[in-house]
Amino acid sequence: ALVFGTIGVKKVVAMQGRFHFYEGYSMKEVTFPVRVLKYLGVEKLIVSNASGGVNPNYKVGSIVIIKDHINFMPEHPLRGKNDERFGPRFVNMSEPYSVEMIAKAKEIAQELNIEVHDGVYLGLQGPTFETLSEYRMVKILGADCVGMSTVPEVIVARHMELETFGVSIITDMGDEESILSVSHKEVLEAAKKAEPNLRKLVKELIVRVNGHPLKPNQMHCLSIFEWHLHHCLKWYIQFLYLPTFFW
Ligand SMILES: O=P(O)(O)O[C@H]1O[C@H](CO)[C@@H](O)[C@H]1O
Ligand code: HPA
Repeated sequence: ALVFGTIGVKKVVAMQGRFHFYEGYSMKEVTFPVRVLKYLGVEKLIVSNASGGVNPNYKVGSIVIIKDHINFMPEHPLRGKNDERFGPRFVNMSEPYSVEMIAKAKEIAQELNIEVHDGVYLGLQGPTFETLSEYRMVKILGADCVGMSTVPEVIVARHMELETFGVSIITDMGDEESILSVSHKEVLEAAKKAEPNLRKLVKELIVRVNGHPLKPNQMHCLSIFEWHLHHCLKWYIQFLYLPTFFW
């Protein structure tokens, strides 16, 4: 489901969940929503995920701003005939995550006194969590955290020239003491704990990031919407810590 709304004077659409390759979807299906968002007029994409940390400076609950990624997924989302209407055959990946948005997010985190790290995310197929040796491999390869999503969506976002910001919550550490206890339940619990800070950060980022504000005639609708938002806040907020896409 796509949830439409506004934050400040920015129009926002949030995806209520995402598709994963490990669920059996093709890469085209996994990344299809990004194409749809682009065609809806989305200019900026914010993507969030849960991941396992291999950087010893992280701990469970750390918020990591993704500065780069390593694609270790088994299939490339742009494999096959290129549709030039979407983007070029050979995509420049020198700045997959917007340097400008990263700087803004760090500035906001400092102001709000939210501890953030930055790091490289490595995408694997899953659905198994990594073995100790695989976590070690992830570290040797130069990544700071590992997960089973995000990379395909970001590649397709870059294909379509969507400016992207990515953030990861460290839900478990791939070290010898904690690895035995990794479970999806723990991932969800750890993500939930980090959610209030992530919500504040993302909300403020949306407010401050450059983009098209609402037009004056849209402001009236906004005031009605804000009343609604206020009264449905609890319900609405829940969407913010799910993998989300905004414009
Ligand atoms: O990347 P997201 O979907 O946030 O979630 C991460 O957490 C799930 C495993 O617990 C996997 O889906 C993994 O990729
Ligand atoms: O340790 C992990 N590995 C892969 N995916 C994950 N998602 C949350 N934690 C992990």
